[in-house]
Parts: sequence; structure tokens; C-alpha cells
Amino acid sequence: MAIPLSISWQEGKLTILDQQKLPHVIEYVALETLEDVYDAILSLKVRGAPAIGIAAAYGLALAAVRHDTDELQTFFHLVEKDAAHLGSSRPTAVNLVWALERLTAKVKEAATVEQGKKLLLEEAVRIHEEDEAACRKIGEYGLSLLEGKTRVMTICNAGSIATAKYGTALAPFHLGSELGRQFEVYACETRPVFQGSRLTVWELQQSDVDVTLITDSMAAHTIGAKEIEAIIVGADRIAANGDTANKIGTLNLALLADAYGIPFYVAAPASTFDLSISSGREIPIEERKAEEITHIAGIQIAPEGTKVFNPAFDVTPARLIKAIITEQGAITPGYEKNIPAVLGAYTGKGANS
Ligand SMILES: CSC[C@@H](O)[C@@H](O)C(=O)COP(=O)(O)O
Repeated sequence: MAIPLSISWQEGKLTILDQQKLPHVIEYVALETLEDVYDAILSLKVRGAPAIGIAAAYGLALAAVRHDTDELQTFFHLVEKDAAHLGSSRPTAVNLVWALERLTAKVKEAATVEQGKKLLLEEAVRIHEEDEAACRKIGEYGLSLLEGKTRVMTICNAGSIATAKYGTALAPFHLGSELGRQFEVYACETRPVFQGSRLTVWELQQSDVDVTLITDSMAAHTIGAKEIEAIIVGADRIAANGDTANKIGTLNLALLADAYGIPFYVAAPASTFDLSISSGREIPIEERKAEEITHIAGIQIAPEGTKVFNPAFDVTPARLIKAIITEQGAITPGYEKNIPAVLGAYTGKGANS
């Protein structure tokens, strides 16, 4: 058994694990054009904040290779146009624009178009490698924070396949498995797209982690009945005050953790912080199509024409978060002050504004 990976870059080829088909079909698809990458992000073939950023970075670099011009300013203009297009694929996970901004800044160092194409590819590879290292660190810090705790609940999939490797919220479980430390993980199925049942359960099983599936509506009962000791989730965007957007249903768990008096942890790399916004009120919340709720696996489960509200994310107020676990260490409340103090040389979105 091994920790599954979802993005591979080998010999100039980008391949992703099609997360829409999991867990029944394990299929890797090649993405060759800007539109391939845009569609893969939009359709959730590649998903999870860090993985979206990595895929978009490769997508921008791949598209640049095909631009047929020797004129540097024209090339820069085309790269920026591509970045704007990719950046519009999904609005909430800030890692997407963070990665694209890193590439569009990097390419400006080029003196020729050929050099620009090379710099873009190198930067995409760097983002990919840095994310794996960051997630491993998050796993280590997460393990210390969860010292003495065994029964932990999570939602969505903030795992290896949502990142370069290891994941964020799931990183302590993967590392724990490697080190012989066994957790009992309770995974919420995560309606409407079932990232919990389809992805988290599958991924943790690959890593020999003891995982139990529950429906989202069972969380309150399960925390009491199974004596859950902590909740850990990922993040799509964290504002300067610590307010955190993550998969819809996360806020329910944070409120439950507060009611039960158990710690609620967020795990995320520096690339998920958006210090250009002061609070969660400014985080754009993606609304997805009605069919995600009215249909399950193509079968209609609600009357024809049913009115639907389908926000893909919610925002957990910072006051409910016991700590935010990053690659630089755990950040504790007093977030406005403690986020910059812990992230130090952080160069993410809004950090230098
Ligand atoms: C390490 S992934 C963290 C988050 O991106 C994850 O928890 C999440 O909300 C993913 O949402 P998704 O809509 O599946 O992309």
C-alpha cells in the first residue's frame, strides 16, 4: 500500500488522476493544452486547493510552449491572458491565483521568449516540489498537535490527491501510518460531490489508515457516540484574521467542536493564505450547478425543476479554530499578529502589499 499521487510531470508531460472517476476507476489522463487544464479544474478531475494551483502552473507553462512569437512583450501579454483564463476556472481556492501570479511574475525575468518558456516550466516544477515538502512538514506538526489523540474526524478530501503528496489535514494520518502510529479517522461523506466517501476513504485505505465513513448528518451524534477527540480539516483560503473557507459543511463541524469542547484544527500551506483580505467576508464562495444536488451518479433524486442553492464552500470564523497547522509550524489564536509572525518570509498573495 502506498500514498496515492494525483499529479505527475515527467518528460514534459502532465498527467493527472481523474478524481471524478474514483474510487471505481483509477484512470490517469494526459493534459496537453490550456483548455484541457481549465476543463480538468472546472470539472473537478483535479481538485483540492494546492493541486489546483500546481495543475494550473503546469497548464500555463504548457500553453506558453505553444505560443509562436519571438516578440517578448507579445509573449508576456499572451501568458497573462492565459493566466487570467485559468484563474477564472474556480473562485475560492486562492492557491490557483497564487500559483499563476508566481509564474507571471517569474516570466518577466526573461530576456527572450525561449528563456521565458523555460522559466515558466521551472517555476511550475518548483511549486510542485515545494508543496510536497510543505505537506510533509504539516504532517509532522499535525502529528505533534494530535499527540495522545486517536479518534479524529475530517470532511472533504484534504489529502495526498488534493496536493503534491501527503495532503494537509490527512498528512498526519499518512505519516502516522508510516511511523506505526494508528489513528481512527471518521470521514464525513461530504455531500454533494462526495469527496469524503469517494476520495478520503479510498486514499486512507491505500495508506492502511483505519477509516470509518459517516454521512454528514451523523457528525454530531458520532462525536459523542465515538468519543471523537479532535477535528482536522483543510482550507481553500485563509484571510488575514484567520477566517477560513473550506468545503461546505466545515462550519457545521467547527460549531460542533465548540459545542463538544474538542479542538478544531485547520491544516494548510502558506500558499492558502490570502493576506490581501482582512476577513472571511471577502472570500468569494463558489456556487456550483444544481445537478450536483438534484442528481446522484446521473440519477435524479429531486422533482424536476427543483430550486437549488449549492454553495461549494463555507467560512469558519477564526474564533472557532484552535490552531492553523502550516509548514512553518502551528499558528495559534491572535491570528492577525500570529500569522505573519509564524509565516515569516512568506511571499504569498497579498503578503507584500
Ligand atoms: C488540501 S485540499 C483543501 C481544500 O481544498 C479541500 O478541503 C476542499 O475544500 C476541496 O474542495 P473541492 O471542491 O473538492 O476542490
